[in-house]
Amino acid sequence: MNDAITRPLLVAEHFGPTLQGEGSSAGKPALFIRLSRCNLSCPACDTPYTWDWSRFNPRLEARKITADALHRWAMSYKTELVVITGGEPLLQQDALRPLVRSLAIAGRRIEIETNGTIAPDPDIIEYVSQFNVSPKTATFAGSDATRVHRINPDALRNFASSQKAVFKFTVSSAEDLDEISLHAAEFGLEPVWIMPEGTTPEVVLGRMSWLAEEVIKRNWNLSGRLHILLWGDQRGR
Ligand SMILES: Nc1nc2[nH]cc(C(=O)O)c2c(=O)[nH]1
Ligand code: SF4
Ligand SMILES: [Mg+2]
Repeated sequence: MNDAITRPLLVAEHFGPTLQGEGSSAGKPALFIRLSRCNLSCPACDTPYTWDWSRFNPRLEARKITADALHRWAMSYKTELVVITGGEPLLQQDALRPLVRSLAIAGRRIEIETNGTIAPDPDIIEYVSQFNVSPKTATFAGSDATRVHRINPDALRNFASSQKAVFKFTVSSAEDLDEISLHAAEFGLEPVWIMPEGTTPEVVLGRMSWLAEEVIKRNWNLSGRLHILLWGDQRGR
């Protein structure tokens, strides 16, 4: 076994099989590997236990697990789709590279959920099936994050040119939609998916109903949050 695959990743949780709840693969059975740490600090983040050490204890919320152990765990299921999320998983792309490669070679489909601020390297692009890139709007990222923090033009253009990216924006207010149009035009982001912010079925459905008309008008795509509709804000689903 080569060295690289024994290098540990900092993992918040790994779970499944469940269903991919978001974006263009929603409804597919999937395993999830959630990496710890994030480079943003969005007030409405639904996974603060990956980064907010004023509320969570990093010694309890993050464990070092080798790529080899994660590979063996994923291969113990016949589930084709493996979603790597966070936090921001590309903060650990050096340690992630051997895992993505070994799972892809074993026939698994890998999706990476990312906030789009860190450009993926060529090896990651080669072995990943799809990047679900979620750039953060001003409303979502909060006043601490300047545009410089949350929007990285080089990284976004890199994702757009990979031909493997789907751009999934989380929306809580109508103002977000104009900002999203500007980003999409400036960086060539396509396809655009719009997903309601919300961690209860009521909020998700309520926002989806007014978003639907706006999305149709702009020729975008609408995503639900299937796991929230089915199981609420339960961890590990
Ligand atoms: N079922 C399910 N689908 C998801 N899609 C993206 C998720 C995420 O937290 O990034 C997620 C999640 O946490 N659960
Ligand atoms: S980028 Fe994602 S994981 Fe990071 S703080 Fe924002 S919502 Fe949470
Ligand atoms: Mg989630």
